[in-house]
Amino acid sequence: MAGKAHRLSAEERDQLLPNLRAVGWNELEGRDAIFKQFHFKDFNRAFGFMTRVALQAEKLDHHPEWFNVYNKVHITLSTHECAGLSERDINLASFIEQVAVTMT
Ligand SMILES: C[C@H](O)[C@H](O)[C@H]1CNC2=NC(N)=NC(=O)C2=N1
Repeated sequence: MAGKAHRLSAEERDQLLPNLRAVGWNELEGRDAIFKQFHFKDFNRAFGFMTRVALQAEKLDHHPEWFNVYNKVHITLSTHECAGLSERDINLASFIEQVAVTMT
């Protein structure tokens, strides 16, 4: 990952977050992070989704905080390096959306 992550400015948030809010991502209260819950047909779909996201996360060196039980996957994205939301979270969320549309 090139460069140091910086926390998104108010202007960057205004520009980048509406698209993600529109597809169900929300900002957490009390922490600078975004969150979304995904539901799949079954565990196979959920774990297939997680596998694809995991491989991309590894490639980006940017890892989600997530929880899975059966067909549910809850994802929190935040950048530990800058203790808040950075462009990396937006990029990973966008990738996650692309994967999810093919699997839900
Ligand atoms: C050493 C390694 O590059 C860092 O710990 C990476 C790994 N994955 C990461 N994931 C997230 N979400 N935030 C980070 O700051 C981060 N940093």
